[in-house]
Amino acid sequence: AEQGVIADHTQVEIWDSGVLVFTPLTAEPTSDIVLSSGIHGNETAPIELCNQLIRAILQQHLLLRQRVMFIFGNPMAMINGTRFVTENLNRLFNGEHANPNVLTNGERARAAKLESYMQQFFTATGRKRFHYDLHTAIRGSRHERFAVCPYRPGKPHLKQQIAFLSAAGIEAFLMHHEPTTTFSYASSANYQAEAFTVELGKVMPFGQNDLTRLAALRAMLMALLAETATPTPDFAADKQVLYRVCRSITKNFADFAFTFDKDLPNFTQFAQGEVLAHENGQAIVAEQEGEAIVFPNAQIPIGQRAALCVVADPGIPLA
Ligand SMILES: O=C(O)CCC(=O)N[C@@H](CCC(=O)O)C(=O)O
Ligand SMILES: [Zn+2]
Repeated sequence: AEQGVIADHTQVEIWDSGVLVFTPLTAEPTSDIVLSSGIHGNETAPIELCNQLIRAILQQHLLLRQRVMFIFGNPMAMINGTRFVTENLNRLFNGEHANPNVLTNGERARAAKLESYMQQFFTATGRKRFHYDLHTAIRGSRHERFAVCPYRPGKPHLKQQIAFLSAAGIEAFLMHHEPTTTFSYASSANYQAEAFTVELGKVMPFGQNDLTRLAALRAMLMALLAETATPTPDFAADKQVLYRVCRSITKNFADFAFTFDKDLPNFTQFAQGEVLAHENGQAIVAEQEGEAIVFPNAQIPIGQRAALCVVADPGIPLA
């Protein structure tokens, strides 16, 4: 761990490999903001974007007025250029890393540490809390950039956050239907942070991302970090598409296989009754007309989520 100060106005602390905290010293911040990337090591565009933001802070092109923690989630997987080393880090939060029935490994140890850094970071009361967990998707999508909104029973999703992300170029929002063990769910559930998994295009190796496609996001994040007041773009109901997650398909048998090929984009819709996958001699079919599939992945351990099924729902209540 190390710390220092940039020109008397910003404190810099390194809490661990890939965990950096910047605190403005000239004014009392009103927000604590977490920007995480590299939770999956091969999802490089968000890592490059966060690197640009850190460089701008260090070179004093971006003068912080809010406190921010950057997390590069899985450094060993980033070096390997792989989604993970032993296990998917984004299935180990909300305490799952400590499951006594599973042997520990590098990802489980890292998830425990990241949870403790979140706890240390989100200590102040009376400040707003934000967590944007930045990813890219394995396959192409009918909505190039979209956000997963964690399940929040009894609390409506906020127009203000949807408007912020929409101004940042996010085209679609998936409202989750149940608790999960993802990073964004854990910060929403445990720290009441406005938290999202944000998907920013398709996975590419380092150096091959077109970061101009993330210019709007960069501009909104810079405003969030540098302005005294949280940016509040106007909400326009017709600017984004809202989806309700209607179910999660779990892989229960080793022979689980989808019927469509690996290039079928996320958000492709199916007709009711159309066969989506097979396992153990059984067909898994679309339960309703227009059901669309997101994050299909058969190459996962038994018992994990193989896909989310979503339906467009403009009537989702927002506050
Ligand atoms: O494209 C894919 O199949 C996966 C992209 C990705 O890493 N997505 C996240 C979503 C997390 C969430 O549901 O909030 C993940 O699968 O971990
Ligand atoms: Zn990811």
